[in-house]
Amino acid sequence: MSSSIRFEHVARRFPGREAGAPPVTALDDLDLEVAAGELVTLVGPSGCGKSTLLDLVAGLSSPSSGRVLVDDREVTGPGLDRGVVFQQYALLPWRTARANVELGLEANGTPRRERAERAREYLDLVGLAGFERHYPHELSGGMTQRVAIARSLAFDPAVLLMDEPFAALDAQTRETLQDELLRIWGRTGKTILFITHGIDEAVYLGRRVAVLTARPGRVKGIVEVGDLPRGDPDTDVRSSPEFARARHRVWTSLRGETKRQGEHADRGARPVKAETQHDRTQEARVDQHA
Ligand SMILES: Nc1ncnc2c1ncn2[C@@H]1O[C@H](COP(=O)(O)OP(=O)(O)OP(=O)(O)O)[C@@H](O)[C@H]1O
Repeated sequence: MSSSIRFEHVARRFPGREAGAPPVTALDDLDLEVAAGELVTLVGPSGCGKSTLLDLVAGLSSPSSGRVLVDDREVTGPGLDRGVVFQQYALLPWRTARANVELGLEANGTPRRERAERAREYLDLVGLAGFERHYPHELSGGMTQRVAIARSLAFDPAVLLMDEPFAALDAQTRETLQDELLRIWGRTGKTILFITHGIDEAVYLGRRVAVLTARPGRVKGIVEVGDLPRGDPDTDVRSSPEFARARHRVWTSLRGETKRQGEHADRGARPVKAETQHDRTQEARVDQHA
């Protein structure tokens, strides 16, 4: 089971975070279509609204104008037809890997025996057979993220939304999990919308890469990557000319936006990222090290 996703002229505005701060337009007039069963990756400058976009599909927030449709039905709130995997491992530390995977199944009333069977099946799918009884603190970062993926897949969502799920992992683990994800995608045929900061990751995973503009985010263009021999352990796909060409097209498109964002900051506007106390503190730290 998989579903299409469609954004129609979507805008999302937020009130300023601090008293007197101007409102923020995170997304504006954004259009994007993801076909059922497609894996699309999304890249864009920092703060351009990627997470906001994912939250809208997840139903965690609503558009200020426009519509988000999953299988032609407007999203009005969260639902078990959409699974989300975040960068931070949102596992419950007091539950075993299996009990964490069972969470969504408990929520939708799946009987106990079936829950246990499905949890085992999906832990198997993500390569964690034998780790059912381990607690999160007994697992590596990569394994923990595998549990998070198994948990999202266990209730058989039609759409999997992934917000930089591998960003906190070391390079080798990240590459392994990218191949695992492609294998899982091949097996399950889910629709996957995958946000990343990594151009290589975007090109490796996505048949199409959507590049967003600097804030307010809208789709600047789509780079068609097509079928590379991904997931073949004997082929270094990332070194192939086809990969390099696609990578360069994404890089060029993205470079234009990060430059535009930089010029905006140079003209004296507040830097796009510096909107919270936390961000400003981070910036001050960067300045100190400059
Ligand atoms: N709840 C909120 N209230 C006010 N502003 C918000 C809120 N959520 C997001 N924003 C602002 O909207 C803009 C887009 O944020 P978002 O997190 O979607 O960007 P992003 O592209 O995912 O960023 P990054 O690449 O750094 O993860 C940012 O300027 C952010 O500060």
